[in-house]
Amino acid sequence: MILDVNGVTKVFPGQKKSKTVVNDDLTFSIEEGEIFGLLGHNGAGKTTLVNQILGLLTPDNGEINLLGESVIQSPAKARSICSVQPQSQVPLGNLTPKQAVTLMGKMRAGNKFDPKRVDILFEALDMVEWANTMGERLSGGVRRLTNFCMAVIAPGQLVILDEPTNDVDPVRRRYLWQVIRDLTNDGTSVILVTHNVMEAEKAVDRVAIMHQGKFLAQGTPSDVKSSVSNLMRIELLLVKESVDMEIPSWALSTYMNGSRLVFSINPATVLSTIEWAKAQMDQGFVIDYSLSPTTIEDAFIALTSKKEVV
Ligand SMILES: Nc1ncnc2c1ncn2[C@@H]1O[C@H](COP(=O)(O)OP(=O)(O)OP(=O)(O)O)[C@@H](O)[C@H]1O
Repeated sequence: MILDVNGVTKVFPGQKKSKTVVNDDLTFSIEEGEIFGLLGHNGAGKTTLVNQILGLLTPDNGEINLLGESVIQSPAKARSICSVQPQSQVPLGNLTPKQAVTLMGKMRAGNKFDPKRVDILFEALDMVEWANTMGERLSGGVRRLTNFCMAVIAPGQLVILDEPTNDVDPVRRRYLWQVIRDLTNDGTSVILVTHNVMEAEKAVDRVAIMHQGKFLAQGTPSDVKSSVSNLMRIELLLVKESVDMEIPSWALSTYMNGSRLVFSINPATVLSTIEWAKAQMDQGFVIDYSLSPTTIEDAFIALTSKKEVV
């Protein structure tokens, strides 16, 4: 086991004399080679938890062990075991991506650092064309990729990535996930901190859904989904926001967002639902529709809003 977090609680002073429990009795562990997703809305307490794992903050209660050693007692050791890509962009100034990533590799690996790894990484992420461009001239996405490279060029046993794909285009996102998978195949573990629930579902081995400082669910994405529902969902794109359309009586719960209508159904009613959706298209109410199993986004919304899956 690489990381063991047991009953971690962190309280910050709030307004006047009040206190806010930002992490509330959190317990989880991460094995070698595992990708663990930490999903939560803004302010859920994710960064506070990460800062305690890194030994930058001390828990008010609970224990954190990295490779069997207490982070509270040896915070410096924690920082040598972990590599981090923070959520905010690391300023590159006049450094080029190649210079910044090489510098980080040398700082972490010393004489063992092989500069060829930088070229291999840039090729894997298709960013060779910007390797020698000054930092301040780079786009936000390429800067984010450079920050990612700085975290993984000479990784510790635990790599913590906070929203690594923000601003990155869909093709390079795929390359980035492949680089992460290759890392974990070598035994490195990864914590992925994100709001991007759909993307996380594809990337992680296990996930925890965090809300107001608590874990509401944790397990594999399918464990988390089935803890909420085994239903199917249909999503319809309507011709306009308000359409005078009758929702079928077997729809279990509905959710409207602009011209997107989503409802859940019992898997036994799939055929009737498809017929109903086709009829709505023929009548000109619906542009398109898709059926899918409940997604982790549905589970996330259901758990964090305490509403039924939509
Ligand atoms: N040093 C501090 N003192 C008081 N309150 C704090 C402190 N740091 C964070 N908080 C509060 O703790 C709560 C959790 O913050 P945290 O940054 O851990 O959330 P987060 O899940 O990482 O959010 P985001 O996704 O927006 O980065 C927030 O309400 C924040 O205002």
